[in-house]
Amino acid sequence: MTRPAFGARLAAEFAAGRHLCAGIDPHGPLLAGWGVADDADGAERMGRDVVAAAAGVAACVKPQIAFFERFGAAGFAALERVLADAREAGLLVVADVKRGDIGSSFAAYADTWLAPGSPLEADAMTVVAYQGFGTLAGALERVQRDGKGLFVLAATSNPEAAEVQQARRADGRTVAAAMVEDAAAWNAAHASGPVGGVGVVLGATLDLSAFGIDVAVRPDGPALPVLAPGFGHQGARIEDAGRVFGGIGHALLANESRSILNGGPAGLSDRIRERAAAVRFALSGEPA
Ligand SMILES: O=C(O)c1cc(=O)[nH]c(=O)n1[C@@H]1O[C@H](COP(=O)(O)O)[C@@H](O)[C@H]1O
Repeated sequence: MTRPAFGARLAAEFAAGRHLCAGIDPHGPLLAGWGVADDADGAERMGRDVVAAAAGVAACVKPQIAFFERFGAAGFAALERVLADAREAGLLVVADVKRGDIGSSFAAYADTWLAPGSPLEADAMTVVAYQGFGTLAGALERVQRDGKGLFVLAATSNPEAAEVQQARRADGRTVAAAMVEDAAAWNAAHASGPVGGVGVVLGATLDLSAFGIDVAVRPDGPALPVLAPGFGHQGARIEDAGRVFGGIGHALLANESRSILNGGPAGLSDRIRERAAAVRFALSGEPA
């Protein structure tokens, strides 16, 4: 491994006061506002503009793969160029791919998104562990061996999530709380630095206590990275990030996508700077 591990790189971002994750979600209507076609070239333009504006300001970018995948091979080629730009800019990339499968197939997804030298290599990926936390083994190996990162869906921001994620397992834990505890336990057993390589996704729109997650309780061991979408367009206010995430908020990546992208390339840098300063202030009380 030539680069510091994902957890160490995240720790450096947090130490520099960077907690914003700028989403790259090339929705058709947003591309119209960009003055480009709803095609792979348009998605690439938006992605590369976001990378340029986010470098040194946001902690990471999060391309949502579905918006590239819909253009087939051309979409993947476009995404490869966006990823290359981000690497060059030194920006962390969370590939929002939400992959999950039986372990043997899941390992191939981990190879795609996390293997060093893969055309689609990112620093971290979003994963789904509803087939059992153990199915993530192939990716957990990449976290340990290659210094990559994972974000396991735990309590997602969409209103339909409650029926599954608030359900109680045979061991009495909610599905969401078990994802958080399993991720924290993995970090406690394997991580060497102050921030673990395995994080969770917790929607910013939620009352996390309804999912059995007590944000006042800091998990033992290395900090648990939390990727929090739901700010901006979905209604959560980034200014409330400290209150919503409490004791687990110190390793927070606050994501906004449409609220940053809406408005096109004009003013993009200002919007990213403004959101980055807002989340920094919300979490630390320190102005940018
Ligand atoms: O894993 C995610 O990123 C994710 C999890 C979740 O619970 N909710 C959620 O909105 N997301 C993603 O976060 C982004 C939110 O976009 P905006 O609502 O436009 O800010 C989208 O790319 C979603 O796919």
